[in-house]
Amino acid sequence: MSRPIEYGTACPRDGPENTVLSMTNAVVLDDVHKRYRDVTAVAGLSLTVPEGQTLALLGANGAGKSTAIGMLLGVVGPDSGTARLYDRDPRQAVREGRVGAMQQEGGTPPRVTVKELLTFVRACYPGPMPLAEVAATAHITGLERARVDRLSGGQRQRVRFAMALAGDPGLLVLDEPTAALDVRARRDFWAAMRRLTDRGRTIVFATHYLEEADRYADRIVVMGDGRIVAEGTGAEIKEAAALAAGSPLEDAFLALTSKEDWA
Ligand SMILES: Nc1ncnc2c1ncn2[C@@H]1O[C@H](COP(=O)(O)OP(=O)(O)OP(=O)(O)O)[C@@H](O)[C@H]1O
Repeated sequence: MSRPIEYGTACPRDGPENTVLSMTNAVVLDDVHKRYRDVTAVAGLSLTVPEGQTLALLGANGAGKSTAIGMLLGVVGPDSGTARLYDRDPRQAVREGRVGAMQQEGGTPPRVTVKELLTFVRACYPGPMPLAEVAATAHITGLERARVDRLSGGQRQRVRFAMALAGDPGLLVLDEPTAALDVRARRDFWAAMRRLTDRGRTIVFATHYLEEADRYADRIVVMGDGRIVAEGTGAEIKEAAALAAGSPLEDAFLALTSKEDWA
């Protein structure tokens, strides 16, 4: 099965040739459901992300964010409903190199250097980002000769970000991309993201850092029990939670995600 751009996965160049795009939605999830035995992970989620938008997925642990991300990347099959990326099956969009992904459990291979790894990943794409630009964007310049398995957790996370960038994809899907990053690395990361969005890239990211969602996302989707409980800008989310505009998003998040009846 084709997977997003992570270690040990299919090479996107193996897929069909790219064709010219004319539509404007990078992501469409239409009423997707997913159950794992007796656990409902996603319960009727519909989501459209136009090209160029930065969308943040918020939700408590277990709300269904990673499952939703898995479905939009084609690595989790929905029980019902459909997922489309660029009006294609997600696996096809991944094969075509339109998508760069950082999933929560993404690994990195042992015994290779950062440069070897990125050279391999870049070779999988028809129009990869120049290596120096990947390194600069992911803030790993100077680490190219280091062995990936000897990096710190935060450095490895930046290398995984570099892998997601390597194909210069139109859509980046990032599950908790700043989880292991220190304060400076997090700031650098968001500066890089800004440059990418300025170039028209579409970004979907899940996070527990509410201030990141508030500051960097065009639109925020708050999930609870596998469904959307609120969506809009940070200000609209606060309004939905009946809070003043100056209130921290955290207050709105807690109010919205503690409701017993999401309907
Ligand atoms: N492979 C799986 N097998 C069984 N249950 C699963 C599996 N993946 C997810 N779940 C369950 O589905 C629900 C949603 O999980 P998911 O990982 O999508 O949530 P999340 O919002 O990403 O959580 P977190 O913020 O903790 O990463 C949880 O109850 C989880 O235990």
